[in-house]
Amino acid sequence: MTILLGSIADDYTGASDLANTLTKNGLSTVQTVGIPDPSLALPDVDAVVVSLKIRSVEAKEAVAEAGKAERWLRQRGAAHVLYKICSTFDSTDQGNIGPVTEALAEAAGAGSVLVTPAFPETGRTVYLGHLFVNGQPLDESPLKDHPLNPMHDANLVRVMARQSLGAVGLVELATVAAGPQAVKARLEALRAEGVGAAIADAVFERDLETLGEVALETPVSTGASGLGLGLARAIVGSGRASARGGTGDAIRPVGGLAAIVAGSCSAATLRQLEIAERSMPVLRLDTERLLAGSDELAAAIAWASERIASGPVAIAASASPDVVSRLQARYGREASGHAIETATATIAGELVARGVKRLVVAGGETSGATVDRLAIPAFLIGPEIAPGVPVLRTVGNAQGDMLLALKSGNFGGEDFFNAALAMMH
Ligand SMILES: Nc1ncnc2c1ncn2[C@@H]1O[C@H](COP(=O)(O)OP(=O)(O)O)[C@@H](O)[C@H]1O
Ligand SMILES: O=C(O)[C@@H](O)C(=O)COP(=O)(O)O
Repeated sequence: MTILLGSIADDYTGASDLANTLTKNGLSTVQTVGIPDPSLALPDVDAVVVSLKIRSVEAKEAVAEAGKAERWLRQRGAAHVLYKICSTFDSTDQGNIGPVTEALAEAAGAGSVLVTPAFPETGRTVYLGHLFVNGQPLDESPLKDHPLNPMHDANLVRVMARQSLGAVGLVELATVAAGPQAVKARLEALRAEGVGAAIADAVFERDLETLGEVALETPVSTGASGLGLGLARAIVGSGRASARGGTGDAIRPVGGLAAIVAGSCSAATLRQLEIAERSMPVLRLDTERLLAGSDELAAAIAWASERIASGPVAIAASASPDVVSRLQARYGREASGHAIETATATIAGELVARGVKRLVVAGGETSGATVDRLAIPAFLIGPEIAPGVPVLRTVGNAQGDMLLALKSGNFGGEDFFNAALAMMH
C-alpha cells in the first residue's frame, strides 16, 4: 500500500471527522487507532489517519508519539503528513500544536508550515489570524468553558507562539484569495525571515482549496478538516486518487443492542442530551459521588443493564460549566477529567460485554478512553451523520464487528443521537 496522504490526529473524534472529510472529497480512507499492529490487515486505501490521544498530554509525550506515527506513515509512502488538530484549536499555553508542528517540520526538512483550523462547514473561520466559531470570537464562544482546554485568546498567532520555540507568522486572507502562487511567495518570505509556522486565514472552501494545493507541495501541514478538504481535492485534481471511495460496505447491519455514552460538556452535547431525554432513558451520572469513590459506577451499569434490552439508553457525565468548575476546584482539572473518562469508558466496556454492538460516544477524550478500553484497532468510514461525524465500522475487532459514532463535543444538530442510531443497524 502506498499512502497518498498521511495524517496524525490528536484525538479519535478528530480523526473520524478528518477521515469523513477525506472520504467525502474522493479519497478512500482508513482510520487506525494508534500505529497498527503489523498483523492487522488494512484495506488498500489512498489515505490513512492515525488516531492518537495526545491533545491534552505533555508536549514532550505528544512530540514522541506523533514522531513515531510520522515515521510509520512516511515508510508507507506518505509524501505529505497533516497533523490534525481541533477546529477550535483546543490546547493550552503548554499545549502541543506548536511543538508537534515544529518537530514534524524538522523531521521532514520543511520550510514554513501552513497551519489553519478553519472548517467553514461547521462554522470555523479564520480572519487575520483570529478564529471565529459560528461567528463568535473563539474566546467568547462556548470553548471559553472547555473542561480541559478553555480557550481565552482568539488570536492564534499569539496562541501558537506561546507554545512554540520559533516565531509564528500570518498568511492573510488577501494573500490566500490571490491564489496559490501568492501563498507560496508569502511562505517563502516568512521562511527567509526564519518563521517556522504560519497561521493561514480561510473563510470559504475555495480558500482551503488554495491552501491544500500549496500544502500538498510541502511535506507537513497542521490543521482541521477544512485543510483536509483542500488536500483531498488537490490530490483528486492531480488524478492520483484511486477512485475507490464509497462508504456503503461500512454500514452493513451488525445487530445487537445500542447505547450512548457522553462525557462532553460542550453546549451542543448538553442540548443533544436534553433532546434525547424525550425519546430514551438518560442517566445523568452524579460526578461528585463518582469521584468520591462511591458505588455510582456499579449503580450506572446496573441501571443500564435493566433497560438496555428494551431499547437504546444514554449515560452521561456531561454537566454545565458551573458544575464542572466545582468538581475541578475540589479534585483538580486533570484528575477529574481522567477519572470521569475512565468511568465512562468502563461503562461502555460493560455495555459491550452485555451485547451492545452499536455505540455512540460524545466527546473527544471520552471517545479516546472508550475506544482504547474496547481495544478496537481500526475503522472503516461509513456515511456522514452530521458534518464531521461519520458512522464507523470496526476493523479487526476481537468482539466482532461493531458500528460506532465518535462525536466531537461541539458537532451535530439537536437530534444528533437519534439521527446516529437511525443510521446504525
Ligand atoms: N461533570 C464533569 N465534571 C468535570 N469534568 C467532566 C465532567 N463530565 C465530563 N468531564 C470531562 O470533561 C472532558 C470533556 O472532554 P471531551 O470528552 O474531549 O469532550 P469535548 O469533545 O466536548 O471536548 C473529559 O475529560 C471528561 O471526562
Ligand atoms: O476539528 C474538530 O473540531 C473536531 O474534529 C475535533 O477535533 C473536536 O474535538 P473534540 O470536541 O474534543 O471531540
